Amino acid sequence: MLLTIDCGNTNTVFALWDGRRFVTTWRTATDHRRTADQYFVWLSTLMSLQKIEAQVTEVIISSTVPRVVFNLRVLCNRYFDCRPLVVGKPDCRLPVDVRVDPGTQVGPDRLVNTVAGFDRHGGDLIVVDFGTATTFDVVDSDGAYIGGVIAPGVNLSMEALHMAAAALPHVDITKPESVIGKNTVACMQAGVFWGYVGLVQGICTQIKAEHGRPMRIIGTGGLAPLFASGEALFDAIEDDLTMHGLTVIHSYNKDLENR
Ligand SMILES: Nc1ncnc2c1ncn2[C@@H]1O[C@H](COP(=O)(O)OP(=O)(O)OP(=O)(O)O)[C@@H](O)[C@H]1O
Ligand SMILES: CC(C)(CO)[C@@H](O)C(=O)NCCC(=O)O
Ligand SMILES: [K+]
Repeated sequence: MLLTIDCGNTNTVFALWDGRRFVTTWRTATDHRRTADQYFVWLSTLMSLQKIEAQVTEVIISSTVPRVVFNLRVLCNRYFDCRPLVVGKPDCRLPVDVRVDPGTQVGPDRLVNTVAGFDRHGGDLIVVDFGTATTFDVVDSDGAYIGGVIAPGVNLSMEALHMAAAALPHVDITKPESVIGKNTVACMQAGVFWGYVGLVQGICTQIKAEHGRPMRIIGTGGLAPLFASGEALFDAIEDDLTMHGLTVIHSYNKDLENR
């Protein structure tokens, strides 16, 4: 079975792919100090609790945190007896072009989202991912990644207000009833929620104008559904976009290997 690992700056998601569907998904906080042994104890405990008996034989990793890759590689070598594919490394080929400034290191999660978006929806897309950062990945007609936008993440913006202003509490994001807040918490939620609605609308409008062709907008990441509620921001929302992209890249590399 294939183990897909999506390591973001805040959370790392592990999923098991049986070739047709994801059998299960597990999430943990990203911590570069976690060792291969710790990952394995955690993974095997969850597998036995869920009575999953499958053997992991292959692994593909996307990591926006370079330091965690070392321990994940050790996990694969020691416990799964395999060499993982790591998105962004030269031996992991992509089914799409990457057309950016020479020498630019594109975040692997953005490459994976591009591949997944193109696989499911074809070209001319904007993929909006609400993770630690809010990213916009622009997918050309032929599926190429041609750049995008990196904005602060929603939770990061909320936290920045709290950290920098003595009188502003820690607040969780929700959709406020109105834009005019009648208390501090409501004011902060309105600022961040309606601020991001405007940010997404504004940036997508400008990208479309610059791209010069009709485009579809795909939302992903934990907060995409919140932003979609009531607002017509996205043409589609996909909670498993990054994981899907990992399976597409994995099978593309398998096919190349077997040629
Ligand atoms: N089902 C959900 N409902 C509400 N909020 C959610 C849900 N799932 C995730 N979130 C919140 O959305 C945020 C974004 O989740 P997501 O997994 O896309 O990114 P992340 O893990 O924060 O970032 P990264 O991928 O960069 O590590 C999370 O911080 C989490 O608090
Ligand atoms: C922007 C993030 C943090 C989003 O996860 C990640 O994709 C990243 O670290 N990117 C590197 C720079 C770039 O993508 O252009
Ligand atoms: K993510």
